Amino acid sequence: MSQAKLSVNINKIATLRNSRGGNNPNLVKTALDCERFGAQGITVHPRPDERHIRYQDVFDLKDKIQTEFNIEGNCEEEKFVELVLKNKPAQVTLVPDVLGQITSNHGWDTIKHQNYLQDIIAKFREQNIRVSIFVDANVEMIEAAKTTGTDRIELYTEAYAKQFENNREKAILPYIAAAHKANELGIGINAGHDLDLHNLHYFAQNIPGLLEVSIGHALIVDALYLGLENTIQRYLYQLK
Ligand SMILES: CC(=O)[C@@H](O)[C@H](O)COP(=O)(O)O
Ligand SMILES: NCC(=O)COP(=O)(O)O
Repeated sequence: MSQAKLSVNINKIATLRNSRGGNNPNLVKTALDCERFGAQGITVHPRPDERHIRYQDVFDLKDKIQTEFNIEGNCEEEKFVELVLKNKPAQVTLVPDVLGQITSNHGWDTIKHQNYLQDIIAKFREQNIRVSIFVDANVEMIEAAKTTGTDRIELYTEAYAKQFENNREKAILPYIAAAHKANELGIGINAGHDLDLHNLHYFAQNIPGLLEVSIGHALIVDALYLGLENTIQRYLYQLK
């Protein structure tokens, strides 16, 4: 039985909206519908090129969302830091993306960037914003995450997802080790990237202390075939 909450990442709803230049689908309406369908949080990842989530979307969503609002992004972008401090979401997830990446593809080096992370995390926590930092399932990175002052880590799950079909027992091992270390250190555990209806249940059942999964791409693709309400219910069922 997992206790993990489902935060729906609506980046790809914004991708569809932007593709025609209008406001269809309406992002705020879709976010509220996701909550009505059972989502326990909404995640957005505004990138500097605003390819999907725009900075204005964050302001439009902030006062309408009834569940937890999680803003992901690269805190090395001053505009992102200002956006988060102005909107004070329940959680900010710090992701070390570089410009032009097609998607997020690595976690923080919490050893190399220890001092930087300590400072930026303190800036958000001073405003009572819960901080999560995106990390690979690497025990050394989890150990160094402790002294950054972060509330949570988000385990980057692409490697797990890629290996799941061929060897789930092997794929999960680094994540179990990372989770045990995080629990030992008193760091909360989130997870995300490429989780889907096939690999989510096994992950959630094997990661002790998992608090939240943020899922976007696969969930929105599934919704094209299954409908958004049915899809969200199916993802929630995988977390039971
Ligand atoms: C950090 C992460 O893995 C995802 O949250 C990210 O938001 C995906 O970004 P795209 O939707 O731009 O691929
Ligand atoms: N932090 C992961 C997230 O928000 C969504 O990632 P994905 O499901 O779109 O790969």
